[in-house]
Amino acid sequence: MDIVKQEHQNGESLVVVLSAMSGVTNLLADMAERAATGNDFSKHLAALEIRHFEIVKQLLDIQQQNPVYTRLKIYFNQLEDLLQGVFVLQELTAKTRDLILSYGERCSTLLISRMALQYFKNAVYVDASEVIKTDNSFGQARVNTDLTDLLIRSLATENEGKVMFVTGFIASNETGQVTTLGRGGSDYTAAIFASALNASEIQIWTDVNGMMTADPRMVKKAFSLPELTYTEAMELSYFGAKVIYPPTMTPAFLKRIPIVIKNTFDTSFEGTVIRHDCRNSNLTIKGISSIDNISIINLQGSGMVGKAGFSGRLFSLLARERINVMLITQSSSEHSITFAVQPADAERACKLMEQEFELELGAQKLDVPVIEANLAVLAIVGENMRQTPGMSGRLFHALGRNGINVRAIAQGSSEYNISVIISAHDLAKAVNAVHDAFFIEFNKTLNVFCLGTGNIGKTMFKQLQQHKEFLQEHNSIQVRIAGISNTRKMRFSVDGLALNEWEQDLDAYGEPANLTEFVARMKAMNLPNCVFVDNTASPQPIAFYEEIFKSTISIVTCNKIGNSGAYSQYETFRDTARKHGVDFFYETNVGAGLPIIRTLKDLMVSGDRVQRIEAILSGTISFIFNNFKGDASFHDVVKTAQDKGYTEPDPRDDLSGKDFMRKMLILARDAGYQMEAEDVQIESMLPQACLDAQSVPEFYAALKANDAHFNQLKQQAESSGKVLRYVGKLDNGQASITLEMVGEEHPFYSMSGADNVIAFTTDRYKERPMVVKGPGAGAEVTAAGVFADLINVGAN
Ligand SMILES: NC(=O)c1ccc[n+]([C@@H]2O[C@H](COP(=O)([O-])OP(=O)(O)OC[C@H]3O[C@@H](n4cnc5c(N)ncnc54)[C@H](O)[C@@H]3O)[C@@H](O)[C@H]2O)c1
Ligand SMILES: N[C@@H](CCO)C(=O)O
Ligand code: NA
Repeated sequence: MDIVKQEHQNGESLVVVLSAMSGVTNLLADMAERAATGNDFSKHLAALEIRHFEIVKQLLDIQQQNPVYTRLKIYFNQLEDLLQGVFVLQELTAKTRDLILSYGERCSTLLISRMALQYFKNAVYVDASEVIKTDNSFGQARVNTDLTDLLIRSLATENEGKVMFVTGFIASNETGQVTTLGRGGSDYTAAIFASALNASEIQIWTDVNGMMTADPRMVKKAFSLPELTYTEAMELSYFGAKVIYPPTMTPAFLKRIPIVIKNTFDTSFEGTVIRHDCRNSNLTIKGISSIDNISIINLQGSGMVGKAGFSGRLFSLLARERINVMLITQSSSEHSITFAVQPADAERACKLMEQEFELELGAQKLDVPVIEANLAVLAIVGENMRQTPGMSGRLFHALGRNGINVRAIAQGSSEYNISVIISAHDLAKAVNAVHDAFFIEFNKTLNVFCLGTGNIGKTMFKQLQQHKEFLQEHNSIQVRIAGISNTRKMRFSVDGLALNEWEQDLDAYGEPANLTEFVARMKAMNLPNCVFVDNTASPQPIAFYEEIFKSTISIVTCNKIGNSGAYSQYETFRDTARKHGVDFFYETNVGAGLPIIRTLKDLMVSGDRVQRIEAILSGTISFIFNNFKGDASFHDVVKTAQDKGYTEPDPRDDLSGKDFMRKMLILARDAGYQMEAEDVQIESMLPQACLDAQSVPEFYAALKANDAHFNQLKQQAESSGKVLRYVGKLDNGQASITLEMVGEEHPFYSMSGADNVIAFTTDRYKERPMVVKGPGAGAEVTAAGVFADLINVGAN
């Protein structure tokens, strides 16, 4: 009543159209059905009567109640007589059914109009069957517009300035028998009144926040649209969004009366306005609608090429047999026609086609029609798409990046709807991916599965947590951790694991870790914009990379083992990722967060050729040589490097040169050389005893025992004014790592901390090399590099 009061403030005439009380129409239909099949309906009827009487008691002042009771009693007696008649005859005609259903609206409207009298003296009850005139199509009657308009106008003149409470859904035929208006009935009544009276606006009060960009049950980020055009509303609600039933709004569309959809339960919601023109809207598409279960039928053969009237024959046949065709596509070669139908109609449609085209099939000018089931339609809708290039590109990119195969496509030349047919299994993923692609201001969600929660993994989670807001604001990217695993436990969440509590969460609720299962679950979750992050130092995940790419999931990794395995594997990863349109980013494989891989790629793609690389790429050894001074013991400096997080989980990998070798190999391969690990010459800086150590503690003991060896190296360098450097070189396809002593004049002389340096001499950088230098190990810089790779996946 507050809503009505507010709208009536200015004293203008107001029409309030009401539906039956919640569930009542269904109850009435159910009782009619029971009566017709000889079942008892009286208990249901009595309950319904009590329900209405209770409301009178609650809503009306005592002195107002009696006349309403009397009127309601009359309605219920009539209803009982009707149902009794149906019961006796055991026959329910469409006409009787309409009459029975009409009591729902009559009762509710009577109640509300009487209650309104307590607020406004000028409230009147209107039984719409007195003014809306229809034909005899009971159940879905067609309105006689001219007569209806006249009657409504004269009713309005009689009630100038009043608030008319009108029964929705019901009307009557020429002889005054009650008819109903079918689906969307009360909205239709409102549109009929608005059109007859040239109303300034129609408000439809529902229980949701207007029309949304997508089905909110499927897309969490769906949002309410402030406005859309009539055409867009039609298109969007053709599939999905059942907020209103637009065909019934046609009388309002024709008169260009704006329709505002409001929410009774959230009056602060401003509403979705459906109007003729939304030129100022900055949304290119208004929404994504879908049908989750359809079948397609494909008909092909030479018999249809250039045959005028062939499709006419096909579709008239289907129309005649009342098979609704939801979408049609035909290639310009005219060799095939594909169309979508309800799954229940598919078999019948094929049988009919086989009869109709018996001759063509016999002469093998047509192939037997083929049905494909378990498919879905996804459509993007928006009038702003018209003449805006790139819209279909964006749609197909989003689908392609997510490995969603498009079975058929349809776009009308009016360009406000592009529909695609995809597997029903992929629908939720597709709608989310497409929603992210078009409503970018509302953030693209990356669904990330992370392996490894050690030094780097942990730090990456911390950084993601710290920069969450920044990412959303500046990059429009939301990183959602959909899965985490280490060697002990694993955990998944479609809604994303909390970045600040992942550790406790994994401990408390994690399942026992199993890598095969982890990958299988990641695939089965079938999430859009999916990335697998390998932050381990293990060879195990590598075995899954190819399968992951094939599942259209991008990979970001700091684990060097994959790229430094067999060359054939290196090649397979790239080929598979490319073929499936996903990314493989591994910047941190060389020089941690320093832009080395990226720089090399840029040189290569722009046609440059690497002549020579000289580099220090072991952060650990760099740190050791920068700190192995004075009295410091070699053993202690190595320990410090490990404590600072520069070393590999097993420091023997650094000291033996293996880690450095991997980096040289990856660089050489990225520079275009087909090289294997054995091709990299390594001069070890460790005595044999250290290399032979079987465990990390044994290794440290061996280092201690060989103090003299390291001190001698140091003295040798110091005495000639030089420093020790472990230097990698790639020279015309020859790769080596050697221990050198370099003097002040050498560019690698001055280094500090765990710095890396790399000098690229190329055809273009010939006189002086291009140099990248800076911290090349450590959790922060490495995690930051993984983070940046992840965001780059998000940008594609
Ligand atoms: N430290 C650096 O400066 C640096 C720089 C660049 C690259 N990296 C690379 O980062 C990676 C990680 O290094 P870290 O220091 O964080 O190692 P870490 O030992 O601290 O952590 C490794 C994590 O991986 C998990 N793990 C290992 N095998 C697994 C499996 N099969 N399934 C699931 N989880 C598994 C472990 O449980 C652990 O959580 C290494 O590949 C390393 O080469 C490190
Ligand atoms: N352990 C590696 C980390 C960087 O890849 C290093 O010391 O260089
Ligand atoms: Na790097």
